[in-house]
Amino acid sequence: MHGSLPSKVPAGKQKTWKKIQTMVRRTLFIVALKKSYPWIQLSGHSENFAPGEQGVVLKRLCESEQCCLQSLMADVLRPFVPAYLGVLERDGERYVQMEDLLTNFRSPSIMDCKMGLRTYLEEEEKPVLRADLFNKMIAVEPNAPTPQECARGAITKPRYMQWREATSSSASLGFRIEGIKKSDGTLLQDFKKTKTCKQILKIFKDFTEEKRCILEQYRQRLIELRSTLEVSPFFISHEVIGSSLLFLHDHKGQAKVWMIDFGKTLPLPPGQILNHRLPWHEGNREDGYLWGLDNLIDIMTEAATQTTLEENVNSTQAPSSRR
Ligand SMILES: Nc1ncnc2c1ncn2[C@@H]1O[C@H](COP(=O)(O)OP(=O)(O)OP(=O)(O)O)[C@@H](O)[C@H]1O
Ligand SMILES: O=P(O)(O)O[C@@H]1[C@H](O)[C@H](O)[C@@H](OP(=O)(O)O)[C@H](OP(=O)(O)O)[C@H]1O
Repeated sequence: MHGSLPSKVPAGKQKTWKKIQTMVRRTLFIVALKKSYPWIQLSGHSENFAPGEQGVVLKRLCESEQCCLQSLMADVLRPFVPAYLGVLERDGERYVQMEDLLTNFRSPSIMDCKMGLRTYLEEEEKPVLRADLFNKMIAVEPNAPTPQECARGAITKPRYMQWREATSSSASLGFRIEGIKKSDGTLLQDFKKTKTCKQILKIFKDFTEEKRCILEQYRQRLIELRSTLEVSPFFISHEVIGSSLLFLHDHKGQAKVWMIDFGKTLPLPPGQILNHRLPWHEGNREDGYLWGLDNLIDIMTEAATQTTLEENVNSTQAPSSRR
């Protein structure tokens, strides 16, 4: 057999060699398994990412995101963000290297929720007319553009972003679902008109297959995140726009949530702080992040409660149905 020892080797040594062979085989098997998981991107710009080493995500370098990740490594929020692993230059392009959050999950179910009631920066308010955004708007809501916008066949980015916020749950609940990938491979990205608590509740229950332990872990993790955000020096001194919460669970029963995407997270001028729950008006830089998280926790709690009640009803009904 390939790799077996010559018969002249004494029996004791053969035993040790066999142990080593088994260990090497097991290690290779684990490495092979770990390498076999695919890169899954639920939202955002595909050109922003490049294949990285095992366990590492390469995202095109954006200085504000790099600064945030660096600062977050020294903040109380560190357990809630991917580890920052430095900068890599490849083929003339610079990338931020960060921990791949999928690494320790097997065939995970994934959900991306974009946080905040405002998803664009005030300084993005440039009067540039864009036909691509007009076309994306009419694909979802043909009657959304005004007659003037229809005549131009173009709209500005703030107009598009505000329409996106109002059409989805960003403006009314302070967060929106961007995408879901279920463990069976189903990819769901059609959430642009998902707006009400009732719709979101149903999606959360479907995403978790109404597993109480998964819903409960998500709820606990979100509550921990909220208490950490409330005392974080980083969070109080930054405007957090367009950042997402990435939800991951698998059949082993593990479920976790992380903060990702800090491309539009900016430090405030020295001495200025944000409340993160106040409404936004021009110039106050409020993002509604914590307000959105409060609403998200309420809906997750409702999903966990409903699932618990349904389980209780089913368990009390079971004996009579057997009769
Ligand atoms: N550290 C990570 N580990 C695993 N998956 C990740 C990680 N970072 C990002 N992703 C995946 O990539 C997707 C897009 O990430 P991200 O929001 O950072 O991209 P983006 O191009 O900046 O998005 P946007 O255009 O909304 O600003 C996420 O929804 C997630 O599926
Ligand atoms: O979700 P949609 O409807 O596809 O809309 C996009 C989404 O809001 C992205 O967050 C935004 O990129 P940024 O977060 O980087 O601003 C992008 O702007 P863009 O077209 O200027 O890239 C929008 O087109």
